[in-house]
Amino acid sequence: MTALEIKALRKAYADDYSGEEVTAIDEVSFGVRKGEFVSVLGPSGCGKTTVLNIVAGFVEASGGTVSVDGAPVHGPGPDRGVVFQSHALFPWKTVLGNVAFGPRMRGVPKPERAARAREFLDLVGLGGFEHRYPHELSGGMQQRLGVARVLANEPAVMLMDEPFASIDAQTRRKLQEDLTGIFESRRPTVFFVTHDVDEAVFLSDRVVVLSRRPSRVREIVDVPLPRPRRWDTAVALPEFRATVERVNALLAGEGDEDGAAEVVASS
Ligand SMILES: Nc1ncnc2c1ncn2[C@@H]1O[C@H](COP(=O)(O)OP(=O)(O)OP(=O)(O)O)[C@@H](O)[C@H]1O
Repeated sequence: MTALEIKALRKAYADDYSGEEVTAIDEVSFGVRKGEFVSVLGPSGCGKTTVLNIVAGFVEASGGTVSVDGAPVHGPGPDRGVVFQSHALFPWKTVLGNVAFGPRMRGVPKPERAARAREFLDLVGLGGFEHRYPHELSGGMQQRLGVARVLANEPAVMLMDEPFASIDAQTRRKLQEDLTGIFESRRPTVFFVTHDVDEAVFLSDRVVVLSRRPSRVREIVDVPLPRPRRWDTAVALPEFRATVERVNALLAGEGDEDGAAEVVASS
């Protein structure tokens, strides 16, 4: 069953300097099935975040449609939960309060929402930190809290915009592995934007490769890696290398310096 359907999506912005219309994305179409992890990759500035922001309902499309569980999207809604690159947390609320906020807004009774918040905090490895405040957590822990907060709302689609981009490389590997574990146990539907080819392949069931602006879907690459996944075993699989090479080839095929060169090269 398709959870998220993007059809012929188009977005044109007015250029800040010239005022001329610039087409960022043009006729982008793809779907994400229920319980599937799909990443979107493309040259820098091709419109990945624009697609995510339209799906989130933060930005209005110039054309095309987005629907979640068959219902058209016309603005933000609780059916879509967003994990941002910077931690959009409530600094005045405790860790528990941050996670319980969504269920509270949806009218979940207090004992139940505290239990649910604890369940998701345990899931992301923040059990025992319930009464801390966001500023008392490391960047990686804040990002885990962002994930727990979205998961506790049980959205139809979880949207993640480069959530690990500002985290150091070693912590990032651990967070990616933990996110995979969470995905494998809870099977949320995930739409993930990244610059990192290895990250996209490691996490995803499919990778949508966008072309340079005005971007279109260049190819949707299946990731034939078994689950559960761990970094040490995944990177040793020929399928991992082959998929990374395929995605890199698609990106390199763009043939322009300010495009493919900005994508994180795989080792
Ligand atoms: N609010 C805006 N007004 C004008 N132009 C915009 C706006 N937002 C995005 N753009 C332009 O649309 C294009 C796509 O931007 P977007 O941020 O979606 O790309 P991206 O692929 O996510 O970029 P990056 O790889 O740098 O994260 C860029 O050329 C950008 O300058």
